[in-house]
Amino acid sequence: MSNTDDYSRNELMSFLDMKPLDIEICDVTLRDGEQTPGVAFTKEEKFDLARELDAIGVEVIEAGFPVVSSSEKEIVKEISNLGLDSNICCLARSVISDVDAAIDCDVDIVSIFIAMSDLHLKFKYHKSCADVFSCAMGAIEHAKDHGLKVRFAAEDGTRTDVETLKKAFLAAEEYKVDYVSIADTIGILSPATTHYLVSEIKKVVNTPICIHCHDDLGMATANTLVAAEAGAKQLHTTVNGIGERAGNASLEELLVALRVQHGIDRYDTTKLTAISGKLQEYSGLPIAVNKSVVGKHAFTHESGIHVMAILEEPRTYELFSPEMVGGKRNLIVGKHTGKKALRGIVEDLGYHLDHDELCTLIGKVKNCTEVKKGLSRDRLESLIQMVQLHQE
Ligand SMILES: CC(=O)SCCNC(=O)CCNC(=O)[C@H](O)C(C)(C)COP(=O)(O)OP(=O)(O)OC[C@H]1O[C@@H](n2cnc3c(N)ncnc32)[C@H](O)[C@@H]1OP(=O)(O)O
Ligand SMILES: O=C(O)CCC(=O)C(=O)O
Repeated sequence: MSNTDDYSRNELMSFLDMKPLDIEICDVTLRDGEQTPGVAFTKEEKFDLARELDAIGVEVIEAGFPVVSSSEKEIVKEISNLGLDSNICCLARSVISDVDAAIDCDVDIVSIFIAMSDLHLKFKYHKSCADVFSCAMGAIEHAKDHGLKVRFAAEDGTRTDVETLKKAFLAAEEYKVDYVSIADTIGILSPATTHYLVSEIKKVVNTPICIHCHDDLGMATANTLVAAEAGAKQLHTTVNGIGERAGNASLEELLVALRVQHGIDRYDTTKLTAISGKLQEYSGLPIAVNKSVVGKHAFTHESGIHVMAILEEPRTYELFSPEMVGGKRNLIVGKHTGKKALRGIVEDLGYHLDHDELCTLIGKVKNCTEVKKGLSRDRLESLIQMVQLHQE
């Protein structure tokens, strides 16, 4: 979509016998993301994030859970009526009044969820699987009768007996649901078990499958990608990977992974750094400097061997260009700087040093950064000037 040079593709993919992926993104930042402890977005923040997600090209935006509060319901309705290209979805329990709230909100899709794992049946609902399932089917029928698209989501689906899950999805298919969703609610999946589960469901169900991964083991993005490779259609993400506990699969990681691994370039990834910044501001949750794709260090380089190569060809040490994700390269000097790198940086600053001056400068740089972390541009310039004036 963007004209930026995206550098490397994973050529190893050509050795795998894999069909082109048929996927869409459902971003759940405004719903599951907002379930992050302590996070509550204002109406304006939600509108802004919805517009940004729409501009990126996300196909579905989960705008909220209307029964949470009257203002939540109002905001979901307003987002539905913003005129975005993205389809708008909201969450509902397997309760008729929750579905009515979704109907009132003018959403395109309602995600009706129910848990069928033994743990949830016993300790949360105190009901049999047949009982909760019949509530779910009643809610689905009600939504369908009112013309909504329906996602039937199996909460805690990854700790639910696989045969039970298959039967439930098959029965939901009879009600003409538009999607069935496997929710890895507590993040227990690994890539191998994700592949197994999605493949098993795909053997019996023709309805598009959704995958909703949590990051309790740090594998949410990997599992989501593997689910897509096993045939899942709708992939759930959040900006910066926020969400319950350790969060969800991160939008920025998944979009870049889809591009690098599968050549899917229809999403406007140049907007990812900006939306990540807004999300940090609105949620009050700063990301780690080493966060993939959008972290401060994603394109920051200090090591001499890396910087000398990057000065000639950035692809040597960058998987994709900063421009591709709306980021910026930053070459810094510190304990790990080498002479070639330093010469490049010095020349970029508009100075020219001869070999001896450069050797003197590198000594000063190493002295300054042995114990202190990093060296500001101003400090570097004053060191360069000292060297030029032959000052100690
Ligand atoms: C995996 C997920 O992310 S699930 C979504 C989690 N998100 C949230 O919980 C959003 C914030 N929640 C809330 O604001 C509130 O809990 C509300 C508005 C949803 C419900 O509030 P309350 O009416 O006060 O109910 P409360 O939270 O005490 O209990 C939840 C009720 O929903 C029931 N319930 C939970 N999930 C489902 C479901 N999928 N289908 C039907 N009923 C359900 C529970 O069994 C319980 O029923 P009970 O009151 O008969 O015991
Ligand atoms: O599968 C879904 O669509 C949502 C379920 C969910 O939020 C969860 O179980 O964590």
